Amino acid sequence: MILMKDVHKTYANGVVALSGINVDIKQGEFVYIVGPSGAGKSTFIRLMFREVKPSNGTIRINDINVNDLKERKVPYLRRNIGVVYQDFKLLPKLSVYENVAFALEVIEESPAVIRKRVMEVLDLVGLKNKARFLPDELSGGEQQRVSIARAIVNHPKIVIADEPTGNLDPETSREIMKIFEEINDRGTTILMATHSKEIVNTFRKRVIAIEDGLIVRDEHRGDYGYES
Ligand SMILES: Nc1ncnc2c1ncn2[C@@H]1O[C@H](COP(=O)(O)OP(=O)(O)OP(=O)(O)O)[C@@H](O)[C@H]1O
Repeated sequence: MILMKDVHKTYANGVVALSGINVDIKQGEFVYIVGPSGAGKSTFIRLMFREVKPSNGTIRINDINVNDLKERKVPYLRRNIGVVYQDFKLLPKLSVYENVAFALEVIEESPAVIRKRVMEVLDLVGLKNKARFLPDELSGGEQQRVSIARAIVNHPKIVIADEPTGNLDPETSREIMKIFEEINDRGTTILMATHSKEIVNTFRKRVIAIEDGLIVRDEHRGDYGYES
């Protein structure tokens, strides 16, 4: 489902972020991406939804060859991938409901489908009763739940999360992890870059460690492997 062969990435300023990545991730896996700051984790996950283009190598997501994808086809790739960020990236003037609905409005779903799907995902993340709230009326954990709801409302096959618990306290982080596990249990592939030793060692999954642009470890039910 996600296949990378000998992928390199050198940014325009000459920084080598990835220098020969080979990976095969199957549908339904839950994978942590760990490693020191600047190791290339964000670059690695951004390659998958073409926020970053590889300098060399092959990337395939399902049947899509990400390298050769024409710019106008990139939105089709992104429909298969939900993205969750550390800082939530919610639209501040839109309600919880509207933030989640927006993802379906841009692909012109019918109002009836939008209403049904939005309420379903808000129920899944436990925020049905706060549908009319604005983002700044919510706690950090609740805001992250909204951004997860937005990421999955289109039923993507893959959810990519870049440090999703980075701004949350340990208890809230565990609650967010349980939501990710529930999404994974429904068959969605999850890729999560994280610096959280506690999360990785508590919720055991496949661990891919990146250092200096290379995969140095790839273990099923692995541990965090760094001090903090
Ligand atoms: N847009 C960019 N232009 C130039 N260099 C970049 C760009 N984005 C990242 N880099 C560099 O590429 C390297 C890898 O960065 P990346 O963000 O992938 O690391 P990371 O492992 O996600 O780090 P962190 O854990 O701190 O988020 C770093 O040296 C970084 O400075």
